Amino acid sequence: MIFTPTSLAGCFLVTPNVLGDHRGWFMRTYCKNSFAEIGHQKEWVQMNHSYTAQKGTVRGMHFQLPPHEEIKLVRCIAGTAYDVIVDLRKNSATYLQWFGAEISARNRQMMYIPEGCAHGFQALTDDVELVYCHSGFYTPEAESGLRYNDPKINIQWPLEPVELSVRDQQHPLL
Ligand SMILES: Cc1cn([C@H]2C[C@H](O)[C@@H](COP(=O)(O)OP(=O)(O)O[C@H]3O[C@@H](C)C(=O)[C@@H](O)[C@H]3O)O2)c(=O)[nH]c1=O
Repeated sequence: MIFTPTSLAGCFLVTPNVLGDHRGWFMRTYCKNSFAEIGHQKEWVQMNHSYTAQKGTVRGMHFQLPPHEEIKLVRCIAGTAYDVIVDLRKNSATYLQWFGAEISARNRQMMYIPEGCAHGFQALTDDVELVYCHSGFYTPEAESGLRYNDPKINIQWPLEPVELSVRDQQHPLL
């Protein structure tokens, strides 16, 4: 497993080691020992799976408020997504900066998102499926968000954002 640091401290692109043979391939998507390399200690307590029908759809930017912050590990198992993190950690050198990268069923890269960051993505193809590991339980009263087009962050979405949920259109601006 290769952990590639991103421009945001503690955020990594994770590339699994794909072992192929005549039948196809096999890969490990999480290993407690490997993830110790990046200081990950918490246990995953929830896994989620989302399907996004239409290319251009944006979901985000989501996070849970203290004391319900969570680490997320996101993997794309169908289609291609542009996955985005915004650093909301006030003591971070990259506070309010964003990072984005393509994760896809083809490149098999995963995004590791630490606590204190907002997460979202744009579907770059139709029929995108993401699988998430979460270190915290879903807590509706702690759910919060940042506007996908907040001018103070200025995320450069590859496509015109479409199909946002009502909630995602209404997140407050910074
Ligand atoms: C996130 C979540 C939602 N739900 C419910 C609430 C709602 O009825 C339905 C759909 O929820 P949402 O509209 O929030 O789904 P979605 O916009 O896909 O939310 C996801 O967005 C990406 C960017 C993330 O980072 C995820 O952690 C998650 O917040 O599922 C759960 O039951 N458990 C969960 O963990």
